[in-house]
Amino acid sequence: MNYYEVQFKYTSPIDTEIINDVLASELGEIGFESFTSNENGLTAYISEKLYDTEAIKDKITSFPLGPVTFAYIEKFIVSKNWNEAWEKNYFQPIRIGNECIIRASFHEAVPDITHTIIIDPKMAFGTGNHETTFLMISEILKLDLEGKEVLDIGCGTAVLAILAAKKGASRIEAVDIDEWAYNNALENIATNHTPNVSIHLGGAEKIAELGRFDFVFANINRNILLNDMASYSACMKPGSILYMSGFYSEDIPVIAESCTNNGLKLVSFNEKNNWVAVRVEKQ
Ligand SMILES: C[S@@+](CC[C@H](N)C(=O)[O-])C[C@H]1O[C@@H](n2cnc3c(N)ncnc32)[C@H](O)[C@@H]1O
Repeated sequence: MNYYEVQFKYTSPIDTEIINDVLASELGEIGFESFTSNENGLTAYISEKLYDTEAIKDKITSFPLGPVTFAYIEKFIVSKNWNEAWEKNYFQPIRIGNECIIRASFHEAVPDITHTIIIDPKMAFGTGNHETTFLMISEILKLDLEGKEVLDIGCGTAVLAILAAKKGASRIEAVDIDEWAYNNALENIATNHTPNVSIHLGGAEKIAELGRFDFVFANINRNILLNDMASYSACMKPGSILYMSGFYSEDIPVIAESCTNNGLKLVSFNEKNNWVAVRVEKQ
């Protein structure tokens, strides 16, 4: 899938960090899926299919904080090129204590780590560099997954599914709507020797074919989670657990309400740099 990289710059007396957070949240609503912020503004990425300049203009003109004057430039990115540059420049090993390390095959091996996950990321999201992946990994490390059935929806690189396999889950189904992610996930499960992870190309419509689960992991974004909550709930066994991430702490009330409407209860959350991961129980 090709992407647009859009660099937003602005002038405002308001703190850059606050503007970047609010802008990322607004852009998330129109399909932007990853962000890099710096003191000059925000760089945001959106798939070619969802790119809509009118929607961007609407978001800028109705921006909820003021006064802010925006300018932006766009760049079309063919996924292969982005992949190479990103791998070389940004992907550093991520270590969570001595329990887990996520690294590429070109990084040096680190001894005495309980779970080593090798991810050669290509375009797919999910290396642990992003807060949401880090939060999800931290939650999964606490779980007893021995013999459990797990769904990873929005699997990206399949990093969460691979960790579930390493922690003893007996059946792991991983689903992603993006073809690049699907192909990359297939490569990563082979590299990590986790044959009990099955990868599927698609969205929420795939879930019903896959049976029922003890644990569901969904790190996507606020709007997709809200839209697909009923499908997640429908595949959960009584007493099973859903972890969701990909949204901000201010989104918790609307996520909690959707959980309640779908027979689920949001019981706790973890936060990193205003991103959250929530734990939800099937009622
Ligand atoms: C934020 S990334 C998470 C990747 C990985 N699970 C992690 O935790 O790092 C979200 C992934 O969800 C996928 N995705 C987006 N919309 C989706 C949908 N409706 N159904 C399934 N996957 C979706 C994207 O292609 C992307 O790979």
